[in-house]
Amino acid sequence: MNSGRQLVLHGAAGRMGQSIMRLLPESTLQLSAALVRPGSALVGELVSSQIHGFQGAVEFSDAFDPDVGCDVLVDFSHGESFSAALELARYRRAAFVSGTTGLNALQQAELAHAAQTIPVLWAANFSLGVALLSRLVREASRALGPSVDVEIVEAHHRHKQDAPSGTALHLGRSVAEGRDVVLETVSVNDRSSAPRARREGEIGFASLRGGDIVGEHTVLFAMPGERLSLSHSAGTRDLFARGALRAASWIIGQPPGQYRMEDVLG
Ligand SMILES: NC(=O)C1=CN([C@@H]2O[C@H](COP(=O)(O)OP(=O)(O)OC[C@H]3O[C@@H](n4cnc5c(N)ncnc54)[C@H](OP(=O)(O)O)[C@@H]3O)[C@@H](O)[C@H]2O)C=CC1
Ligand SMILES: O=C(O)C1=N[C@H](C(=O)O)C[C@H](O)C1
Repeated sequence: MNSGRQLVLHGAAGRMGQSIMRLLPESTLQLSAALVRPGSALVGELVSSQIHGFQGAVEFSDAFDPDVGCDVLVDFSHGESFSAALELARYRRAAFVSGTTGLNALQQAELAHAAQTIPVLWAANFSLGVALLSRLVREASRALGPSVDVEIVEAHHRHKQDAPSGTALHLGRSVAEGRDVVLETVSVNDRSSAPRARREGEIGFASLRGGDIVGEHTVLFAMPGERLSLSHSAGTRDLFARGALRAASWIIGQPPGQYRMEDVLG
C-alpha cells in the first residue's frame, strides 16, 4: 500500500532504474518523477508504457518539475551525472540514496558536505549478503594479519563501465581496515602496467567483464600451503533494488548525516 511518500528516481531508464520502478509497489513509496538523460528518446513517454504493471501517469522527464513532491531522491546513474542528482536533493532538502559507482574523491567530498544539510546514504552494494561479507572480510583480515596476500576478483556484465567495481573497492577497504592501513596506499589495480613480483601488504584487484553477469566478488587470502576465499554471487539485480528501496523508506525523516547500509539493516 502506498502512503504517499514521494520518490524521485534519477537514472530511470537504466537497468537499476527499471528494476526499482518494477518493485516499487512492494514498498510504501510512490514514484513522483522518473528522470532520464537530457534529450533521451524516452522523454514524454509514460513509465507504464515501459514497465509492465506500473500504475500511475508519471512520464519520463529530463527536467525536474519544481511542483513535484520529493521526500527522497534515489540515484542509480553514472559518475558524470551523480553530482547533479545530489545537488537536486540538496536543493529540495530531500533525503538522498545513491548506488552509483565510479565516484571520484571530489564527489565523495560533495556527499559528505551535503550530509550537513540532508540525510544521505551511498552504498557500493545494496545486498544483505555483501553487507555481511564486508564484516567477515574485515574479521578475516584482522585475524590473518598483513603478511597474507589478498587479491580481490570481481566479474560483471559486458556493459559495466567502471573498474574495479564499487563493491570490490568497498571490500578492499574492509581488508585495509582489518590491517589498520589506508587502501589507497597499498592497492594495485593493473599489474601489467608495472610488472614485478608482488610486495608484502599489497591488496590486488582484478576485473572481468562479460555477458550478463550480475555481480560476482571473491576476496582471496593466499598463504603458504593454503588459501581462503570469501565470495558473494548476485543472481538478480532485484536484490539491489529491494535494498535501495528499503534504504529509501528508512532514510526519510532521519536527521541530516551520512548513513550506511549497516544503519538500515540494524
Ligand atoms: N550499489 C548497488 O547495489 C548497485 C550499483 N550499481 C551502479 O549503479 C549505476 C547504474 O547501473 P545500471 O543501472 O546497471 O547502469 P545503466 O547504464 O543501465 O543505467 C544508468 C542510467 O543513467 C543514465 N545516465 C547516464 N548519464 C546520465 C546523465 N548525464 N544524466 C542523466 N542520466 C544519465 C543512463 O542514461 P542512458 O540510458 O540514456 O544512457 C542510464 O539510463 C552504476 O554506477 C552501477 O555500477 C548497479 C547495480 C547495483
Ligand atoms: O554495475 C553493476 O551492475 C553493479 N555495480 C555495483 C558495483 O560496482 O559494485 C554493484 C553490483 O556489483 C552491480
